[in-house]
Amino acid sequence: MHGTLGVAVIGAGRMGADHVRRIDEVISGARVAAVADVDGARAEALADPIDGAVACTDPVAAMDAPGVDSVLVASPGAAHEAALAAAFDRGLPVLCEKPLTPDPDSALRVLAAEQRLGRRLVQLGFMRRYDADYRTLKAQLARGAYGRPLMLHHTHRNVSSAPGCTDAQTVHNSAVHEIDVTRWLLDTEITAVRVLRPAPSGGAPEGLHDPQLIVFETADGHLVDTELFVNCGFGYQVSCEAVCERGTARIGDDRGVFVNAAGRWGGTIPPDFVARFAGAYDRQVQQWVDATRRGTVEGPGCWDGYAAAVVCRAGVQAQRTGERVPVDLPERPALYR
Ligand SMILES: NC(=O)c1ccc[n+]([C@@H]2O[C@H](COP(=O)([O-])OP(=O)(O)OC[C@H]3O[C@@H](n4cnc5c(N)ncnc54)[C@H](O)[C@@H]3O)[C@@H](O)[C@H]2O)c1
Ligand SMILES: O[C@H]1[C@H](O)[C@@H](O)[C@H](O)[C@@H](O)[C@H]1O
Repeated sequence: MHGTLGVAVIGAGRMGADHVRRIDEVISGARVAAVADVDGARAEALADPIDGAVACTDPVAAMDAPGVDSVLVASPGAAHEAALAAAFDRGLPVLCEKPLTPDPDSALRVLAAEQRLGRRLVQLGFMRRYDADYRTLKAQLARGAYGRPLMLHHTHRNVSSAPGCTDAQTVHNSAVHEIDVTRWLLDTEITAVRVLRPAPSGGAPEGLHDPQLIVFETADGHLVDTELFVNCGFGYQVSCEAVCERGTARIGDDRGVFVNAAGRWGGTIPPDFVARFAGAYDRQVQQWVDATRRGTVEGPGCWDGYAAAVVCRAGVQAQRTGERVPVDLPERPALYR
């Protein structure tokens, strides 16, 4: 297509609102044509200020609204399968926030449905793949700048977890990013998961094992550890160090403006993912819009969402049992090679 891409945004919560603002103010070649949320007031609050955008409570009505030729799914994970099915029925390209769906069985159904279409329609919102630092690291590893990668050390810290957060949700919502970025950086699959846990932090809600040390093995013999600490209390920090045969490379230590004052020196830590990954979200959405207007689908997709869901399931089992849990992934279908 050559005109401006009309986007139906499904889900008007934190991410949906940020994406509506982004499409409206930052992205070129696209406009918000419809916003849907089961909470109609939220949809209206986002759609009303935008010329030509309609508000709906039904995601399907938003996809059928005038001028819609693509969909951005930002509803909770449990609602993704239905939204994707409706988009597939209409042949609409989709940018779907992670997770693809919350479990491997439903992810497999989405994967099968896309294969029946015979072409990719989904770009999945694993936004770290669009972060400038991660991209530089990926390029360096790919050209063997420091020799063969042997290990990755990830750190993933949030100020606090959402109310009611469970151990399983820490894997599905947070560690899922390390799962994806590990597969992407090392260009391999994760084959086993272990989870080790110290005595919980006093800052963790009752019943939540926080922090955790999650260890992945890969098909190519890498070991990958993640310190996941979702109630660290002091800021949002995501870092990754690759240990290779002849050197190491580390990203994620940007400290913002460096200040000397009042007898101390230091920088700042971002408060949350919206601030830390602002550039990555912008690049992700712009590249989706550009690819969609060219008639192509690029970036992470349904296979990556399915693979992540399978590793998440193993991770939750590893949390429960304390055992090493092998990951059983079928062969990658031809559409995703
Ligand atoms: N990439 C990232 O860094 C990142 C960060 C946060 C959240 N997410 C993902 O984005 C999605 C949304 O997360 P959020 O933090 O914005 O959640 P949120 O709870 O702030 O917003 C979700 C919105 O969806 C609405 N909703 C619920 N069911 C719906 C349905 N069936 N159809 C339409 N709308 C529905 C809710 O009323 C709510 O307004 C989730 O998939 C989440 O995992 C991604
Ligand atoms: O849902 C959010 C989001 O996916 C962030 O990117 C991640 O860092 C957080 O840990 C998670 O809670």
